[in-house]
Amino acid sequence: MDVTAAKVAEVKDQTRNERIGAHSHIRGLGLDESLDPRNIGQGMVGQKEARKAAGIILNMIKEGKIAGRGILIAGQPGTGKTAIAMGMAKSLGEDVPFTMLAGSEIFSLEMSKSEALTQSLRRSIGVRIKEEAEIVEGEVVEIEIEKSANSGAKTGKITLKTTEMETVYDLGNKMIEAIQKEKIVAGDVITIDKASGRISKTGRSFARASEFDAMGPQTRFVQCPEGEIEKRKEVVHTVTLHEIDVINSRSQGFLALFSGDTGEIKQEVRDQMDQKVAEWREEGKAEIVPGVLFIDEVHMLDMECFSFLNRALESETAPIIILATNRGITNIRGTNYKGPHGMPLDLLDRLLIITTQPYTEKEIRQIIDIRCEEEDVEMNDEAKEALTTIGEQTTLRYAIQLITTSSLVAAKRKSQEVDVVDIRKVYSMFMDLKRSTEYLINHQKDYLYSEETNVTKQVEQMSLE
Ligand SMILES: Nc1ncnc2c1ncn2[C@@H]1O[C@H](COP(=O)(O)OP(=O)(O)OP(=O)(O)O)[C@@H](O)[C@H]1O
Repeated sequence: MDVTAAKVAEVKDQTRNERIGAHSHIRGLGLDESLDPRNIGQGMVGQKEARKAAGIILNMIKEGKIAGRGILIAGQPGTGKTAIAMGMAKSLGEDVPFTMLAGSEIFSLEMSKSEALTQSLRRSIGVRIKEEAEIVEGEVVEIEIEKSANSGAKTGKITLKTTEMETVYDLGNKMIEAIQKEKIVAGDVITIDKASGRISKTGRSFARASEFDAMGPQTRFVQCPEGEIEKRKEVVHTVTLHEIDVINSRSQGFLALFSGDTGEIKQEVRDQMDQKVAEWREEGKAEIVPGVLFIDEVHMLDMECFSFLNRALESETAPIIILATNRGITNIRGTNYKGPHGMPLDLLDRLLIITTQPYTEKEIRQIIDIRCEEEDVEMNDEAKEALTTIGEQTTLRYAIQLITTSSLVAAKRKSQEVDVVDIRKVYSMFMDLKRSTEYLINHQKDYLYSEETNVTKQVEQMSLE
């Protein structure tokens, strides 16, 4: 995700952006140390078996024990599949890449399906790069700068000290400019990166705290450094393989990472980068951090994509691939074959399958409580009970959608608190899936191209969750 290594680390993956979205209340999987799910924890309610299973997988990921494993979260719509994946993402360390993608996105990108999948896979593998930087660190004792009368060129010397030693360094033109630009004077504690010549001011030495000459209100006081003036310091950056590919691909360049328009990347660039990373690993300069690629609505992928994923799972540097679907036995996209979850059997056989179950009345109520808090909506108990019943009879998503809408209706009648009258109003104002379908069936003749199908049965099934 981030150039050469240092600069790239600052480019945040888009998937980590936080908004008050459908899953903003999920802060983790809500497990205790022994991986047992709390009844309610980190915004997660119920679905204990699935959360526990996700926790075990999470542990394996954290320990770096598994690469190239595939997991399928299967369950009816609105049973928290995406919520569990989000919980996993939140529980992973900051430098473990997590890429989220909907199956349909593969087809809308301006690149081939296999290129889009390859990029997503490489976005999900981190490379932790360790670098030893040579630095000079000390308190400035004296700076002497002289200007040549003939050429105007400046020469100078800087004396630095630590608690143990003192050294004089010659200054070139560039260093003199940098010192003047940073307004460095005697008494400042500074660091110079030897490779780049970059100077940074750490603060002002405590020993000079009684002098008020060069101090502004924000002056930071620091101790005079100890030990050697010249030292080696270790810096660690984590970048993804995809970022390394983009930066090193001549036709793309670093800026492509910001615009998001990375186009197709040549296989030879990837091969070269894999070789480079392998060398770094051998030299102990880098380690691989396998991350997670989450593909929601996986039934939207077609046979080519499935076979590509099948092969990708075999690669040594593959990330953990988590797939989610709400489909039963249905056509595999682009073929006349049917498969469980709309997926081919050989891929399914490689996956660990986690199933999610429909929620109980109590769990729906708890999720509604959490969402009210998240959306900053005051709602009385009677209204929450009504919303819970609606959630049971229609869908959890529909009930959640009525929270903010009902608070707007309450605000209109100048009430701070949502009451059951507001719930009743929004319930009649906005149709749920079942009522909307019933209406369509009753008014079929009035619509264009209408055909009766088995849609009523499907809607019935969804509302039963
Ligand atoms: N166990 C849970 N605890 C807290 N919130 C939940 C839980 N399960 C679901 N939710 C919330 O309910 C809503 C619907 O859940 P989610 O989108 O995860 O379902 P899904 O199984 O991915 O559905 P679909 O198959 O339609 O994609 C989301 O706002 C989600 O955050």
